[in-house]
Amino acid sequence: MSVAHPPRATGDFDTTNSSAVRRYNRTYGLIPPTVDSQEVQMKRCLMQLSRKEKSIEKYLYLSGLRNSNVHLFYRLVTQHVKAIAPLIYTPTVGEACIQWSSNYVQPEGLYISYEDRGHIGSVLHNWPEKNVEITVVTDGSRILGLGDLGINGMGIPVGKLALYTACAGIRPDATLPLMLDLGTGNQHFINDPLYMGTKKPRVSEEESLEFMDELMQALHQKWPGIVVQFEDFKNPFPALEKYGPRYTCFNDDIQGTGAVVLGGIISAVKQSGRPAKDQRAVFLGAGSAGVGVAKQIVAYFMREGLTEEEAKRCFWLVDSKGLVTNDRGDKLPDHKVYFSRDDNNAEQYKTLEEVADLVKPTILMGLSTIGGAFTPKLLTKMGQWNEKPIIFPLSNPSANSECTFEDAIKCTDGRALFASGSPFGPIEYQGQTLTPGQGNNMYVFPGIGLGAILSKATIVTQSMIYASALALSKSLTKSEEAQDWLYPEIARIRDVSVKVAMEVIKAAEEAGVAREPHIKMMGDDELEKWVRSKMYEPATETARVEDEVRDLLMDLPKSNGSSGTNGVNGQKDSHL
Ligand SMILES: NC(=O)c1ccc[n+]([C@@H]2O[C@H](COP(=O)([O-])OP(=O)(O)OC[C@H]3O[C@@H](n4cnc5c(N)ncnc54)[C@H](O)[C@@H]3O)[C@@H](O)[C@H]2O)c1
Ligand SMILES: O=C(O)C[C@H](O)C(=O)O
Ligand SMILES: [Mg+2]
Repeated sequence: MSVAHPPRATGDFDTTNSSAVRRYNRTYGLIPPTVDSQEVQMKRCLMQLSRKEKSIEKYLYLSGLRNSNVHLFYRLVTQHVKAIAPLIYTPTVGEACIQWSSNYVQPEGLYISYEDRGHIGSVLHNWPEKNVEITVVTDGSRILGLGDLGINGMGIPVGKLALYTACAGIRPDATLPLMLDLGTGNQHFINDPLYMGTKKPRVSEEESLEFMDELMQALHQKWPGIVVQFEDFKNPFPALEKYGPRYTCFNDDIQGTGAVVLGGIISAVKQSGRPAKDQRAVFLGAGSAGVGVAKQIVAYFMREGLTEEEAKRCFWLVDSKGLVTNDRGDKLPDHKVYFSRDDNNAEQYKTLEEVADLVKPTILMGLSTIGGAFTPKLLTKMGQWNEKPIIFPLSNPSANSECTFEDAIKCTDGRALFASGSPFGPIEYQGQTLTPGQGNNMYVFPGIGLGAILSKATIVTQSMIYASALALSKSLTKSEEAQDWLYPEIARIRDVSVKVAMEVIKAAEEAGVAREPHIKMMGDDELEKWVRSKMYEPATETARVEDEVRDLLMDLPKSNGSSGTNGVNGQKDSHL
């Protein structure tokens, strides 16, 4: 039997490889003789990581590790997710994106340019993996709160998909980080000789959508049923509206964020002691995330007994021009119209402070990209107006957060129900250690994607997104609830993703969009077992490859008389 491709899944230079695998991969002698366990390897990595001072250095080290030894990387991330997620994802990924072109050393995803239109399918064919199940795609036009970073935004698909693998067990080779190079509005990059994207202004909205049409068709032609996650588009509404009913896709910034914030708000509303009907929410930021979150909470308030109109009236959205009202004088984009107020008596409120003084909100939500916008003065007022003010500064990365955890706690005498988009450390307050929640869509998108893949959903319905939020809100342990946490411990995120995926699968089945027949009759226990059995587990990969090599070696013809040392295609090895 001839073997075309030796298994390389553990990385050719993985020191956990046994002598047999090293011989098979022809790396025998190139790796120091000891066969390490993965535990020893992880210890070495953690030591090397701890020697790096800056987060960006740690990010680059970890990228190198992912490219040289993928299973070790994922075992490390899975076991140390709380410490490592901030290094491979938000907030460090923000800095990594800013420096993407200058730090570039190796391909980590697929780049498709506007110039490639008409041939997108053939660019997809260059992707080396055959069985892609999910892609995260961006055009880099609004990367976190950092603005238009063009192709440097590739760090976002790479980081999100790394979490898909670490937190939801999607096989690394089933993921495709995808960057659409449609020009950039970032003049600094256009002038930078090291910038690796097209140095032209962005194409028009219409041209972009036409390009997306071809992309969506080509993706589904090459990988039918592929799940597409849209990420960090400046104006993501037209694509979601157009492709949402046709393809298995969702927008993480609108829907994933809506779900994750709802998951936390359900607990916060309960803890605040105020029913939904008495909540008043002021949002700073009325973009994709702001409107996505507000709409998701409206759906929840309606389930709590409010009419749609009553629920909608609980929200005051503030953008860069002030309170969003019907008579403000500018033409409101469609997504803002739903929440536009008509009860302002022709008065326009220009600043967040004015709106807050008018409304005396119970909930203050930040999705504005404006770091420090929740001033100590405003936070203090939130503490005066409410026994338990709900304060969610959700903009990323850390410098863009509308306030810090420390400010929120100090200004409200420790009473704030707090969650931020980027992680903050715990603080000591009046002899107590207080731990902040992290309201980041990382709690839901891995489970939404896993659920969509496993159920073979034809589309991602609103009910699947809502189910992810409910699953998240129910995933807190007794001890987490006793400490008034709004989100579960990050270290448990893989278990949380399983719960989210299960509810997404059930919702897909209920909505009639699931094509996977197995899930129909399954009870919860069986479903959980089935979901877990489908998840990639880095700790067992090395053993799997060992077994595979052993089997292949046993199958090889023993024409040369040497036992189990044949090279590829059964050729005789001269020495080993
Ligand atoms: N925590 C999470 O999981 C999560 C998820 C998605 C987005 N975000 C963050 O939310 C932020 C916004 O994302 P988006 O997709 O909604 O962006 P967007 O560009 O669609 O919206 C930004 C909004 O902020 C408003 N704004 C800008 N400057 C302002 C100012 N000075 N005063 C008042 N409003 C101002 C804009 O008018 C717009 O309505 C980003 O920082 C992003 O990182 C966080
Ligand atoms: O990327 C994140 O950390 C969350 C979110 O998708 C964002 O755009 O900020
Ligand atoms: Mg995003």
